[in-house]
Amino acid sequence: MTGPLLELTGIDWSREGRRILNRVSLTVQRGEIVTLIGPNGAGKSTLVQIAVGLLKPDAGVCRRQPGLRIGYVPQALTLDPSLPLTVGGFMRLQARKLAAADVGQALAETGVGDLHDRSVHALSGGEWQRVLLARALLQQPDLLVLDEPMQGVDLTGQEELYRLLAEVPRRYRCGILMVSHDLHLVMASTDRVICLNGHVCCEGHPESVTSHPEYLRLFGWQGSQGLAVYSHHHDHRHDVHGCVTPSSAQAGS
Ligand SMILES: Nc1ncnc2c1ncn2[C@@H]1O[C@H](COP(=O)(O)OP(=O)(O)OP(=O)(O)O)[C@@H](O)[C@H]1O
Repeated sequence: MTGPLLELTGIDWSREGRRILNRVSLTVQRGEIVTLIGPNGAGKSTLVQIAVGLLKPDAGVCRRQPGLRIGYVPQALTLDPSLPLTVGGFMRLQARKLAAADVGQALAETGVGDLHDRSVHALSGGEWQRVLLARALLQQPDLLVLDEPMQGVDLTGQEELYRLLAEVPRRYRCGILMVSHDLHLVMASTDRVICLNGHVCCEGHPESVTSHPEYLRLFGWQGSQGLAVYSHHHDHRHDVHGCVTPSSAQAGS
């Protein structure tokens, strides 16, 4: 089927009198990786929850291709600690008839093939993220939606996982919408970057965006290799409703 897998147009979302998302639009095509970056509280998780259908926008349109299969890894997923469950059992919760080989392969692909019989409650944060990614891949998704998939993953592991993710759209013939704070690694493995801060501040191909004067003004790079902690410098601020105001007018970006 042609056309984007996902198309969000003019999405607004407010809570408690505060505009969290302001006319946000984006598309994800099959075969591409789109990454959302932005400061804490920018609305990234809210937007992906709208994208997967967990939240309804106040205004705007969210179009998903008919029959779209979504593999979603939320920012946080906690299980009842009293529930005895192995990793293999957790992988099969969504479909009990999964072949053992497929479960094993998905776990191996994300680097945790040896954890099949381990209790899910005994996993480290990074191991848990890898299991969640394996579980999402097992669904053979058309669209993989990942909300900060590298939480708790060590630096070498992050590079490995980004390398894996870069291959996923071709291998699974899917698209990826991802939230990330790891700017350097994101830039190396994504097709399109969208900088969100309530509204879309800027977007584009990493190569064109990173050499763009506007982008360089928005982001301060710290360090030239490996992971960067990025700082977000805005040329504007937001009022309590999320509307853009000139930077000298009001605090509260
Ligand atoms: N149900 C809600 N009621 C009120 N405010 C909410 C609700 N959900 C989210 N928010 C607010 O919306 C803003 C955006 O939250 P969101 O989790 O989408 O940000 P984010 O960009 O993913 O942040 P982070 O990088 O810290 O994960 C935050 O200020 C949050 O407090």
